Order: sequence, then C-alpha cells, then structure tokens
Amino acid sequence: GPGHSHWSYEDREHWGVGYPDCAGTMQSPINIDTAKTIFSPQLRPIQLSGYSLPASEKLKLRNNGHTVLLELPETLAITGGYAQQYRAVQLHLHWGSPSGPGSEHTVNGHRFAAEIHVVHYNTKYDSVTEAMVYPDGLAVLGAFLEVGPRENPYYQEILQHLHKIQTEGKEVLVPGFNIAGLLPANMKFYFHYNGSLTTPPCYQTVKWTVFNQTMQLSHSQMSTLVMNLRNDDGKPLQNNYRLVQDLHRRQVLASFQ
Ligand SMILES: NS(=O)(=O)c1c(F)c(F)c(SCCc2ccc(C(=O)O)cc2)c(F)c1NC1CCCCCCC1
Ligand SMILES: [Zn+2]
Repeated sequence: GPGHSHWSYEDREHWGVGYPDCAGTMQSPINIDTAKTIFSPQLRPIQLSGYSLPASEKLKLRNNGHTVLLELPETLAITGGYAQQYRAVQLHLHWGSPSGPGSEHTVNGHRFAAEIHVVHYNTKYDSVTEAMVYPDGLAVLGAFLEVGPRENPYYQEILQHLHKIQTEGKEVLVPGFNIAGLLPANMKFYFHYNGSLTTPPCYQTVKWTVFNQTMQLSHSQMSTLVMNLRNDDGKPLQNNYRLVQDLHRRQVLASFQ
C-alpha cells in the first residue's frame, strides 16, 4: 500500500522508525503470564457463524512474502464473545524454523511451534481498511499449533497447496472447507486483551482472543509449513514472528480460572 517502505523480520527492532505506532504502549504480541491474568466470568464463549464453506466456494491462498494468507468471505462472522459483530477478512500463520518454534504470543515464557490468526473487522465500519484505524476496529482470533501424533485434516486443506505457492506473490484457489476446524473445538477458554497488528503499521486497534486449547498437526505437516515457502529475497520464509512486547498498563483477561 501507499508509503509501504519495505520492512522485514530481520529489522523488526527498527519498525518504529517508519511506523510510529510500532513503538506504542499497546503492542502485540505479548507474553501471557497466567499468574497475572484476571478471571472474567462475563467473557462468553466465542461463537462463529458461516464458517463452514462448501467445496464449490474457492478461496485465494497467497504467499505474500511475510506469511501464507487465506482470504475469507465476509459471510464468516463472530456472533458471540465480543460486544459488537465482526466479519472475517483473512487468516494467516506464524511459524519458526527447523531449529526452533515460531508462535507470536507466548504463555509463561513458552513459545509454541506456530500460531494461526483469523482476522476480522467491526461491521460498524464499511471495510477492513477503514476499521483498522479505530480502537474497536479489528478482532483477531489466535490459536497455538503444536506437533501431535495425528495429521490434522483441516490444516491439510491449506498445507497440501503450499508447494504451489513457494515464491512470494504466488497464489492459488483452494476449495472451501469448515474454517472453524482450524480453531479449537472448545471456544469457552481464552485470554482476551487490547493490542495491535503484529506487523507494520502496528495499529493499536486489535481486540485479541488467544485460545487456551492448542491445535495439533503431525510432524510432517509442521515441516511442510516450515520448509515450503520463500520470502521476497528468495530465502526460506521462516521465523515470521514478532518478539513479545511490553504489557505496560494493560491487563489480560481470562474466561476461565
Ligand atoms: N498478525 S497480523 O494480523 O498483524 C498480520 C501479520 F503479522 C502479517 F505479517 C501480515 S502479512 C504483512 C502485511 C500484508 C502484506 C501483503 C498483503 C497482501 O499481499 O494481501 C497483506 C498483508 C498480515 F497480513 C497480518 N494481518 C493483516 C495486517 C495488515 C492489514 C490489516 C488487516 C489484515 C490483517
Ligand atoms: Zn498474525
């Protein structure tokens, strides 16, 4: 977009120079210190609607040089757990490398193998471009990915196409599926806090939900995610996570004790 001076994860310590919000006091990701979270029984289970898409619906899957992102139709909506209604924009992933994990948020200093973000915008605004500059503009649902014993059929709907979009800028159409399968079955237990985009321009306009239950992928699926994509320098697209940011005066709420 306009004024997009190029940024990379290598120079993440200098993002604040070109993008002042990146040096703000409500930045993401954060470490979630579970001893300091506030139990908030008023936090209702997250409810989704329209997330189950027929295979006839084709979705764009793109390597944008920073992540792999799946564009989502606005018919997908968050209908519970947030005070206002939010509609889906896209989902994308953050991961590590063969030598280490790459989630963005950490829990008690533990970094998970990877993390999914499903990005939504507040429907009181006309578009994500308008919404993303308002404090209640965006809602991102985050979940941690770990290696487990079984292949995850929902993540396979995305991972099976990565070899077709290895270079930056490539995209492919993938058949629709139940996008909710990418998120935990139990959407009652989560952390909630006010933060930001974890990429420049780092706008402090995201109401974050980070689920307590993690997703499991097979070892070979995690390897497919970590090994397939290249960035715009042609180097492996790996470790595309921002370091955790200071909480400052913020509190992290928990929907469970
Ligand atoms: N964790 S996050 O949500 O902050 C985030 C990242 F960390 C990200 F790294 C990204 S990718 C970098 C921004 C970008 C670049 C190209 C394109 C494209 O070709 O369509 C799209 C986006 C990325 F896309 C997002 N999410 C986007 C943030 C930029 C625009 C605001 C609304 C969509 C969410
Ligand atoms: Zn993200």
